[in-house]
Amino acid sequence: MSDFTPLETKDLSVTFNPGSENEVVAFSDINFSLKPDEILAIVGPSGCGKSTLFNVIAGLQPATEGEVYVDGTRVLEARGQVGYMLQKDMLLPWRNVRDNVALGLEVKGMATAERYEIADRLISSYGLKGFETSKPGTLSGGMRQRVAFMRTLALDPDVILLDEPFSALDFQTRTLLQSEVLDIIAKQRKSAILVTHDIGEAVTMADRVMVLSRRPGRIKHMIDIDLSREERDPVMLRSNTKYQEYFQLLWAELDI
Ligand SMILES: Nc1ncnc2c1ncn2[C@@H]1O[C@H](COP(=O)(O)OP(=O)(O)OP(=O)(O)O)[C@@H](O)[C@H]1O
Repeated sequence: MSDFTPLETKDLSVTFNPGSENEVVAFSDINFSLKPDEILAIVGPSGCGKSTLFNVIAGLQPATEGEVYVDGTRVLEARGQVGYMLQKDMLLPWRNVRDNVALGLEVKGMATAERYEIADRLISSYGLKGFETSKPGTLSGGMRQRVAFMRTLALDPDVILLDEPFSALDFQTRTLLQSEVLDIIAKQRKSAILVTHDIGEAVTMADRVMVLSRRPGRIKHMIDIDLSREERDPVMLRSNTKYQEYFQLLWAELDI
């Protein structure tokens, strides 16, 4: 058993406008460890601090208290080990698919030939061969999210953070991409954290679901999702009684 902990939080809290009359405690006392190869979903009622927690875990915003560690290093010093993808794909419209996928590698200073080789390998492995020189504006929403995911993968992070990555997509595209992303994360042996409003998505994708309480968000429950990859088949899953039981359990826990 490896003692590698891809990501860990210690007593994490965020308070906006502390000490003022507008003080808002977004969440407090968040402690958890992500296991190697694990997908952890975070769900909770609206306003419980999910997006803020995501930003802190991604190192985009400091915590008021506590720390996030990526393989034992504080996240703010662990550049490149955490990759993230947001609901909005944030592709640069003037860059083609290849140059969008290779963006992070370019920022890191990698030579053109090398970064194009990595980008083209991802593009052809994950279903966009032939679109290397297309501009994002000519692609469907699902294709754009796939490009955004490849851009995240190109940097080969240990941990991938996903914030509502599929919520703007239609049902079919969302289902397909959930399944693809599950396969890619498993194949590349990454760990991932998925923040979502959609408890069906949490059950479909995650090995474990963290349920946050109403604001200030605290960990109310951690639920292991005991479904095999085969059982997570998007067509079969919804009629699986285990899926339905987890869905109902999470719905009750959310206390909406
Ligand atoms: N920059 C900020 N300044 C002050 N308060 C903020 C700020 N950002 C968020 N908040 C407050 O912190 C709380 C948590 O917000 P956050 O967006 O993290 O919740 P959420 O769970 O992601 O919400 P939703 O599910 O509705 O997207 C909310 O009450 C929000 O109004």
